[in-house]
This record gives sequence, structure tokens and C-alpha cells, in this order.
Amino acid sequence: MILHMTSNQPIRVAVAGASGYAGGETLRLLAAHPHVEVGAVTAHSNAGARLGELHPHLRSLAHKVLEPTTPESLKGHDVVVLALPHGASGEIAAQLPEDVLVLDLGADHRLESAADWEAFYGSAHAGTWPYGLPELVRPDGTRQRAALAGARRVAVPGCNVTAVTLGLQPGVAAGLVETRDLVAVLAVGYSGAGKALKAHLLASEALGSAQPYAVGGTHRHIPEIVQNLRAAGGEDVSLSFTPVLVPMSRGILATATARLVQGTTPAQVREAWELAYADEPFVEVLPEGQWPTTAMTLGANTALVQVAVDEAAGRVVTVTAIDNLVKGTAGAAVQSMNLALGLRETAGLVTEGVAP
Ligand SMILES: NC(=O)C1=CN([C@@H]2O[C@H](COP(=O)(O)OP(=O)(O)OC[C@H]3O[C@@H](n4cnc5c(N)ncnc54)[C@H](OP(=O)(O)O)[C@@H]3O)[C@@H](O)[C@H]2O)C=CC1
Ligand SMILES: CC(=O)N[C@@H](CCC(=O)OP(=O)(O)O)C(=O)O
Repeated sequence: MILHMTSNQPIRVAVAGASGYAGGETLRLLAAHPHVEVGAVTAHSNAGARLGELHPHLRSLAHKVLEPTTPESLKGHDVVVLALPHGASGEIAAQLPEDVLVLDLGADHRLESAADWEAFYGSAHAGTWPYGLPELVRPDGTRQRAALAGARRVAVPGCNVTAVTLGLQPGVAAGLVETRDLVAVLAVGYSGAGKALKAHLLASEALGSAQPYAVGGTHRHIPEIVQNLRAAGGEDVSLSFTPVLVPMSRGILATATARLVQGTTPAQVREAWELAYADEPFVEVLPEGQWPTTAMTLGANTALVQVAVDEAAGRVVTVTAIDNLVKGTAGAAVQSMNLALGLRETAGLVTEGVAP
């Protein structure tokens, strides 16, 4: 497959898992992307249905028919997006040509450690791909985006991971926080759990209640966050991580705190966070005193970050808001696709949210 960056030919993109939330959101962004033509859309139990039956909001793509997810149905595209359950993408990705750009929205190719994968996912490790968080800071000041240029395989991060990593990494990279004592508590929306019916997601029980899950060091995003913060310069990283489902459809509000290295001043903290994101198109440190809300990021590829020092506790407190389906997955995939193909990084993505 030849990619058409220098010609006027559109880039043909197939989406596998198109009937799900992450696949649907990817299609919403791709439908508005200036250089993309949506090709095959595939599904599992919903193969044969029209896309409009599953995603009635995707008007321009409503006529498309969902094909079964096979290497054959994904053939003939420049880019393939895999929005499949964990464990399903490794096998299919291995059957796709090496020169096709494959973006995996699932977890299969994110972790470097096979032992971590086996401990948290309980199956054989599929391998490690370049990681699709362009803003990930390296200790030498470079960013992960350099590793995405020209890539033909990209592992898109987990949504909770993106929020916590973006909140904490400026302090880690600047050596201002004790990485052995990190705590993150997240308010997360229900769409993060996917479309498949789950017993704890009955609307009658979920609406009007907040419920924690994967408490006590069991959440599979812990090794991924630790991996990122190590990449940012943390040597000995230990994280307590607790997500809490709250009655909203989309959004993550991650509060992450860390003990400050003794002698660190509030001015140093402010400077480190502001400098880390000064040139980032999609990550913004809000003006002092303004706190992010999930509503400010809905529909946008934006991460909004705020930071404060709790002097009595000796801790830095960060709050990060993202839309789990945009910066948390589909938007990150499009941003990574743009970088991998040499397009403008921001093509097809917006920073403006939907309000009220
Ligand atoms: N939701 C979110 O906020 C985020 C999701 N992700 C990741 O994206 C991926 C998709 O998640 P999400 O969209 O939420 O999940 P959904 O349950 O909404 O969608 C799952 C999709 O996978 C298909 N599918 C189900 N089983 C199989 C199978 N055995 N083989 C092939 N396809 C299958 C489904 O098809 P059908 O409907 O036809 O059965 C559907 O298209 C997951 O890996 C998830 O972790 C990542 C970050 C955030
Ligand atoms: C509410 C809810 O269940 N959220 C999911 C987040 C899904 C996600 O980001 O990512 P991956 O599954 O791709 O890792 C969770 O916490 O597991």
C-alpha cells in the first residue's frame, strides 16, 4: 500500500470495531478530517448491520454496512484503526501488511514488560509498539512525538492513563516530586466501559450514584502509568490508583497528588507545569486558580491541567480533565496518525469543547 501524503488522493482508513464507542468516535473525527476517506467499517456480532443503526449520529456514514472483522475486509487501506476488546487486536494486526499504518486503541501493544501484561491482563503478550502519547516528556526534554514520525504501528494509550500521565509528568521530569508516593483518584464516565452490557452499568443503579471499581492496586492501567512516568525520568515509581464511576456519559477528571521534594517552592511547581506544555497544541495549563471540568473538554482533543501546592501536606495536587473518547482514545489516534503520516498534527481535531 502506498500512502498518498504528497498527492491529492485521500488517505483511506478502515475502522475495525466500528460498532463500539471508541470505533464510533474515531469515525466521527475521521468524517471531518480534511485528508481522509473512510473505507471499510467492521464489527463482530453487529456485522451485516448498517452503521446508521448503531451510530445514528454519524449522518454521512449512516449508509455504510458493517463487515465482519477479518484481514480480508481490512485489505486495501492506508490506515487501519483497531477498536477491539483487549486481546483481539494482536492476532489481526499480525496479519496486516507492514507498510499499512495500524493504530491499536486497545491495550495489547502498550506495555513494554511482558510480565506486567501477563499479571494484569492474564494472557500472552502480543508485543510492544511505539506509544501514541505525543506529549510524553523524555528526561532530555524531547517528546514522544519524535518516535511517531513515520511509524507504521502505534499503540494508543488508555484513557485514564493519559489523564494521570499528563497531570503528573511535569513534576517527574523536573525532579520536583517523590515518585515513590503518587496517588490518583479519578471520576470517570460510563462510556469508558464500552458499549457491551455489563451488570454494574444498569442505568437504574448507575444514575444518581458514584461507584469505585478496581480498587487496591488491581487496575490494569497502573503498569502503563508507571511505564510512562519512568519514561519521563522517574526512577522508583509507585502509584495508588482508584477510579470512581460517576453518572456522566463521557469525561475523566483525574486528581493526582505527589509528595514534593523538600525545598520545592510553589513558583518552581508553576514554572515546571507551564513550561512542560507551553508548546503543546492539545494540553493546556489553565490560568492560576481556574480548575478544569470535564464539560470544558467534551468533544475536544483537549487536556486541561491545573496544579497547586498543598503546603501543609507537602504535596502537589494536579487536576486533569479529558474527554475519554477523544483525547482519551479516538483523538489521540488521529493525532498519532497525523504525526505518523507527516500531516499537520492538528488536522481534523478541535480544541473547542461542547457546552453547556
Ligand atoms: N471507551 C473508551 O473510552 C475507551 C476505549 N478504549 C479501547 O478501545 C477498544 C474498544 O472499546 P469500546 O469501543 O469502548 O468497546 P465497545 O464494547 O463499545 O466496542 C467493542 C467493539 O469490538 C467488537 N468486538 C467485540 N468482540 C469482538 C471480537 N471477539 N472480535 C472482534 N471484534 C469484537 C464489537 O463488535 P460488535 O458490536 O459487532 O459485537 C465492537 O465493535 C477497547 O480495547 C478499549 O479498551 C481505549 C480508551 C478509551
Ligand atoms: C469506566 C471504565 O470502565 N473505564 C475503563 C477505561 C477504558 C480505557 O481507557 O482504556 P483501555 O481499556 O483501552 O485500556 C477502565 O477503567 O478499564
